[in-house]
Amino acid sequence: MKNVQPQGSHFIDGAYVEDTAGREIPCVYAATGEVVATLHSATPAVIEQALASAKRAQAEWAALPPVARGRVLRRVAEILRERNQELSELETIDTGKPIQETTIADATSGADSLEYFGGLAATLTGETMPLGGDFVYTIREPLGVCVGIGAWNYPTQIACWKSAPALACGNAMIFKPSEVTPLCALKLAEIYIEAGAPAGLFNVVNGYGDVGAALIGDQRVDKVSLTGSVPTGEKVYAAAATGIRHVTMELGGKSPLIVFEDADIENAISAAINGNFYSTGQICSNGTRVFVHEDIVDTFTARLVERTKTAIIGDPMDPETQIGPMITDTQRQKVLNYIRIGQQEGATLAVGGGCPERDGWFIEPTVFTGVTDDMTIAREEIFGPVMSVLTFRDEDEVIARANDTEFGLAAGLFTRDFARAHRVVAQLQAGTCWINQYNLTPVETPFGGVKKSGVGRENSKAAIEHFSQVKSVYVALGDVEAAF
Ligand SMILES: NC(=O)c1ccc[n+]([C@@H]2O[C@H](COP(=O)([O-])OP(=O)(O)OC[C@H]3O[C@@H](n4cnc5c(N)ncnc54)[C@H](O)[C@@H]3O)[C@@H](O)[C@H]2O)c1
Repeated sequence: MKNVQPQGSHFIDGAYVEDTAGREIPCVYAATGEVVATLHSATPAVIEQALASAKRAQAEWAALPPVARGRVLRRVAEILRERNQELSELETIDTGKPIQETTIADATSGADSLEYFGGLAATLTGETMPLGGDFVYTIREPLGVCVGIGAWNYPTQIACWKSAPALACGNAMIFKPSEVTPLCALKLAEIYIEAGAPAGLFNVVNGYGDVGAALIGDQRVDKVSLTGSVPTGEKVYAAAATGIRHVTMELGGKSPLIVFEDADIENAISAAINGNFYSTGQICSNGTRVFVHEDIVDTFTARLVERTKTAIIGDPMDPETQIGPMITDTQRQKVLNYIRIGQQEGATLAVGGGCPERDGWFIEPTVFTGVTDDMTIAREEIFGPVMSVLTFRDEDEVIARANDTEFGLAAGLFTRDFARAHRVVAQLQAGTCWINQYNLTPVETPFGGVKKSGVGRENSKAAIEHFSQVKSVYVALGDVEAAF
């Protein structure tokens, strides 16, 4: 294993910072259980340094012409692409995800975001409202210092998806990665400096949940954007409310994937595989409740099981590997417990369910059939490679059942009947819907949830609304009338 120990646990004001007084953060390679680096959770002194430098850098950055800000972001995108192989290897070490995934979905997705928002930076203008003499113009202004808090499944992508729109709007960002994947965002911070961003504009502060809470609680912070679970979202939202801070919440899901009787079955199976087993099932928008029309469920299940058995599980650094380990042993135990509950509650284990005999936190891709709506595995977010196949008879019934959840992140459907596709999509309670596809989230598209899956949107022009605010300026050309 190559040396991935960073020069310091945090990256603040353009340089690595260390304070060994903070609680240790062991960085474990999930494929072997080996500790590959040891970092330290931020102390109050480190947090103070990050906040002070971000505040300073934000003023400097916001004063630049927008086109100059955009140029820096686009340079970051270029560097991310030039170093994709190296960054992908680090992402694989940080998360355990197979290298065949990280080379196409992490630094490259981050680069798309920086390229997109770098291009948009100079287009963020206000409006003029003529009032028949007087007029109003608006100015789109940055919020100030934004805090980004990340989950562990996409450490590079999440840091880019949050920082690119934030910085394009003229904000600074302090990013706190998940404590189980602390490495990748530090590299991004290095790259921002190399691309010409002012020191302090993008700081990375590593630490546990208490570090995130300390950041949000500071009065210099104007916005928090969290990617994490619903329980954490509730805490972070409440903390942000204390200071009336802006929030974006990208939270969990239990999304439906509906396969109608006229669907292209092989494509629908491909989507179910991508939407349940990519990143070993550790994706928020996964379509974990697969509703299959009862006329085709036997054909669908037989092929699904056949194809799932061919999945290559193994060393994530091997380009042939398709399924890597879970992020931690704790997460693996949580998923295995759900598999046990699924069996106890009467679902049929069609394939998988076990752990391959090797080091690391591996679990086989698992499919349950005969799942009913009330079963725990159909209601709770598992965040692992466990698919539930449910059956349905008619359209209204499946829409009602698909919506019968507290979550609303995403939904997908497969049908050749486009009238039906649009009719059903219009009724699904989800932030993103796919017709004859699943889990593609290009930067041009808004991404986010409804119901408990979140508030706000990432990516696309919609993200600008969540990282900027509008000032209205009323301009009077005549006299001022008053009653007396
Ligand atoms: N909607 C999305 O875009 C999206 C994307 C990826 C993951 N997720 C969700 O993330 C979850 C898995 O990730 P996780 O286990 O890392 O989530 P988590 O909620 O346990 O942690 C997320 C982050 O919040 C921090 N945190 C914890 N308590 C905090 C507090 N009180 N104040 C401030 N920060 C705090 C953690 O340290 C971590 O950095 C799943 O629910 C998944 O669906 C959502």
